[in-house]
Amino acid sequence: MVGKSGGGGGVAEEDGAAAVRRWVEAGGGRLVMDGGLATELEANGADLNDPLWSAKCLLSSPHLIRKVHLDYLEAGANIIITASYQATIQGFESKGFSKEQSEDLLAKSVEIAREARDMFLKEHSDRPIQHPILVAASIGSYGAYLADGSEYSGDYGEAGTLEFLKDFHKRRLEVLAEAGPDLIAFETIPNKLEAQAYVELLDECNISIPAWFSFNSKDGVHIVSGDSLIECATIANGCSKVGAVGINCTPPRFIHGLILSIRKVTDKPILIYPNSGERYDAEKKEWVESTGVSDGDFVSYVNEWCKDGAVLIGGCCRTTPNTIKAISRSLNQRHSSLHLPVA
Ligand code: MET
Ligand SMILES: [Zn+2]
Repeated sequence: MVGKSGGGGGVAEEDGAAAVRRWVEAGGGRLVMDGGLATELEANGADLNDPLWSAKCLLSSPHLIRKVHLDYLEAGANIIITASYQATIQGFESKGFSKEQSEDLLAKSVEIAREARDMFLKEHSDRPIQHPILVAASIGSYGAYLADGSEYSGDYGEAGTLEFLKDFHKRRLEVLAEAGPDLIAFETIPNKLEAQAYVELLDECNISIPAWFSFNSKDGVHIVSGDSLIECATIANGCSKVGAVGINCTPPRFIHGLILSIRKVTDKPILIYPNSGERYDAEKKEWVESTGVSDGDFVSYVNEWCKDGAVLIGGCCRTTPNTIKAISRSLNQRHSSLHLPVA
């Protein structure tokens, strides 16, 4: 059995969705996720122009990763996502690291997040804070590793076979699970085949940690490859280890319809962490500004997403601790207004 039970309690044989529901309940019915990690690393001065993207900081500035995790916790996040999105054994090896060193770097991403959680809990031991606080180990797609924009097209050409993708992700998944996160976050999944590869790996590697599957869309109906979201969510729904299904790194205006599609095929908890609505130009490797929504606008969607049934809510690229602060405030208000005594 790969994986230890984490800070949220033992989940050895528990169904993934049951574990997530238990955490959601402990959080009062909703959990706040963090915002863009890479975005905030850059805001703190990191240069991420590298195939490793945010994972470059595992080499150059781990203290910065810890700081950003702490900033998101201070902003009210219940869940912090590790800097392993674009960290792969293959990526580290191509920089000259040995297999063992590469595996250590992957594990380090989880250790840094766990350290940040411990520091935060210690710092606030004398006053009430949000609970639970969970570490999610990020796994980005094969396209994210390629760093050629295919994470936003899902087009892997010849390499796009099930066996290839399983082989690509297997050891990485095992190493991250062994490092003791509370959750495995399969993020920005661009196509159906990769979702299928993840489901098979979770079973074959006997992973005991709940996972979430999060897809991205650029038209509000399909995921980015053109595959049907309904089919992808059905694949996730078929795996007992999947604790939550949702959407990330997608403009806020598409989220309402996407939640309704997911809801048609699963009762698992739904998670939503959109980007700011700006568009990523894969050729220039930059976000095209001026098309995004403000933090205030972003938050005005939160109520709607809650009504639609989302229970885990945060932000992805171009969102910041301020966005998370605003989400957290809005969810708390919502929570207390739902519990107002009837006059
Ligand atoms: C392209 S989506 C990136 C998700 C990742 N958790 C990050 O914010 O760095
Ligand atoms: Zn993103």
